[in-house]
Parts: sequence; C-alpha cells; structure tokens
Amino acid sequence: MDVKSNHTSPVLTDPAPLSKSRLRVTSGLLQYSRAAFSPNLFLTVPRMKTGIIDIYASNCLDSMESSSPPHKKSREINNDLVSADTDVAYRTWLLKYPSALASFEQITNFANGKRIALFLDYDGTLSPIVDNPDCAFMSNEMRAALKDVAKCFPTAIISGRSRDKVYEFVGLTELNYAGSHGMDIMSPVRQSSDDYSNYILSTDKKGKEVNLFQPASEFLPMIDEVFNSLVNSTEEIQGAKVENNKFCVSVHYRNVDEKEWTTVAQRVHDVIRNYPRLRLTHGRKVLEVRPVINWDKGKAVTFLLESLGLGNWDGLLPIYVGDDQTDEDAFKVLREGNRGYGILVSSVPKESNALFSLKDPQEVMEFLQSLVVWKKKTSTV
Ligand SMILES: O=P(O)(O)OC[C@H]1O[C@H](O[C@H]2O[C@H](CO)[C@@H](O)[C@H](O)[C@H]2O)[C@H](O)[C@@H](O)[C@@H]1O
Repeated sequence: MDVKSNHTSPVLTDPAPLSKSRLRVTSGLLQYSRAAFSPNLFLTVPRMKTGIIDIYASNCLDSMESSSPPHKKSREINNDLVSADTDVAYRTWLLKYPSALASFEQITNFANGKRIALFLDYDGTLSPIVDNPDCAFMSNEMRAALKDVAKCFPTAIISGRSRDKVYEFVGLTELNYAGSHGMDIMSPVRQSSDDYSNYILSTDKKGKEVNLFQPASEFLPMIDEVFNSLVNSTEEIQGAKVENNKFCVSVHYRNVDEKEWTTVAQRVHDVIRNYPRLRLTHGRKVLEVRPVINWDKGKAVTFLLESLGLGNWDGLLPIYVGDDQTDEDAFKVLREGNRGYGILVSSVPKESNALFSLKDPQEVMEFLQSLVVWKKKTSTV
C-alpha cells in the first residue's frame, strides 16, 4: 500500500469547539420545531446555511422529533381530513419541486448532447426505510435497474453507511462507492487525483488497482472509542442501536419509545461533549456523530467527478438523487451555477436545494429505468 501525500487537506486544523455561543447561533437554524407539524402537515423546514448542523443537547429533542416525520399511515387512520390536507400540501409542494418522472422529457431534453453522471444515496433512496438498519435490503428489481443504469452512465453511491456495508447491500461491481457521508471514497486511479491528500492505493473486489480517499483517516481511533462509549451508554435504552459507519457513528432511536428520546439525546451529548473535534447531525430517526472536517457529500460529488475524468463540467449533466439532510450539500453543489439536477426523494413536503422530487424508492427505480430506455433509444438514432 502506498500512501500518497499532500496538497489540499480537508481536515480543519483548528476546529471550532462546541462552544455554547456557537451552538446558540446554529440552534437558531433548527426551526424543525414541533410547530412545523401544522395541521396541514406542510413542513416549514428552512434552507440550511450548511448541510451540517451542530446541535446543543437542549435543542436535540425538537430536532429529533422534527427530523422524523410521523408515518403517514397513522395520521390517516386517525383523521381522514388530515390525510386530504396532506395530499393537497404534497400536490402544492410538487409545483415547487416537480416530479422527475413527470418532468422526464424536460430533463432529457436538457441532457441531449451531454454526458449524464449519476449519484445516488442508499437508505430511503435505493432501499425503503425499515426499522432494523441491518435489514435495509434493496429489491432485486432495483438491483437490476441499478446495474443497467451503471452500464449507461458513470454511477456512484454516496452513503452515510460504511463503504463495505453499502457494497454488501448493493453487491454490484459496476458502480463507484463512497461511504461515511463521502469520507471514504473508492475511485479509479487517475493522474489528476493528486490534487487531494490522503490517497491510498488499494485494490477493489475484482483485484483492480483503485484509489482510496479517506480525508478523516486520522479520526479512526477516536471514532472507534466513541462507538464503544455510545454502545455502553445507550445499552439500557430499549430499542437504541449504535452503528459503526467507519468514519462516523449512527445512534438510531427509531425503535426507542418517544418518552426515552430525551435520554438518548442526553447520553449521546454526554459522550461527545468530551470530543470537540466531533459533531452531531440529524438524519431520519438517527443521530450521527462525525468528524469536524470540511468535507461532505457535495465535495464528494466534485471529487468523484474529477476521479472519473469528468471534472471539467462542460458537456456534463450530473444528477444526484437523495432523501436526507446530508444530501442537501450535494444538491447545493449542483444547483449553484446550474451545474446539474438534484432530485429529492420525499413523500412529505420539505424545503430543499433539489430541483425535482420523487416520492419513494419505487419512483427512483422507475426514473432509473426510464433513463436506460431513453439512453438506448437516443444511442440508436
Ligand atoms: O446516506 P444514507 O445512505 O441515506 O445513510 C443514512 C443513514 O441510513 C441508515 O439509517 C436510516 O435507514 C435505516 C434503514 O432503513 C433506518 O432504520 C434508520 O432509521 C434511518 O436513519 C443507516 O443505518 C445510517 O447509519 C445512515 O447514516
């Protein structure tokens, strides 16, 4: 193994500690309050200044509740009117974030003569959200669609999971994989890759030489330590689950009684308060502990494009499909300068930097299949 060195390091050398004043400022961004669930269920989530939010324990519960919209099913059972309101709100929201399926012609018209590059999130995008994170399996139909699309366009999955875990779920060698929210990228070996530090020459599942880019590698021992502490401190909370995602740790509370959510937040806060170089972000019923480095899914998209030899954005149409707050960084990169299309996967209205939307993984699959059909049709013309 050859560890290449130097140039731009994304590691922040002087990370700002989780000081109270700083946290107070950022907590102001956390307007996902209980009130956000107004009767018409239109989430008034503000555009975030950054994709990563530091949180203070006292604000944690609000954020935990609001980043975890209640299941549509239970709302419908309780109140048909609420369900009707939800549909109206969703349809209104679609005017701002049109369906990528309904807008398929518009997308492909813009793509004509350009090279499409596809970026996909995993959980909630390629696989449905399920209670047990170890069972977030992708359907065989989705796998087939993914395989076909990867034969037509350069395709990468950028997940919060560890890279190994997401590969285990997907099992396709035709794609590129980035784990730990883009902090663990496997990409083809290229000369131009020298712009970044922390390259490791490695081999992929087929034995081919690849580059590994791990900008948070120095955090590995710290992450392992925090993972063990979090496992210990949450072991008595029924339903809590801690997942080691290599360069970040997820603390799941999906299966924890809502009355115990404060305890989860407190325990997590108690552990990470000792680590000023780590911060906490919110996902879908999950608290995520991650290194304070200047790296996110948006930067991972730019990095992957360069690694795939597509760094010169001309004649390129990158499309990113994702459902989570962390995907907003990627949407933003594409939105700025009209570089490409972000597609938010959501069945509830929420503010986003994406341009289009898809309702669920089933619609994502239909979108991928449509791209393949379109590609085959236009290639034979
Ligand atoms: O970037 P992603 O690929 O979307 O990963 C984000 C997190 O996804 C997983 O958690 C989410 O999906 C689980 C399975 O459906 C669900 O049980 C959980 O409540 C969701 O938050 C994964 O387990 C996390 O580690 C990822 O960070």
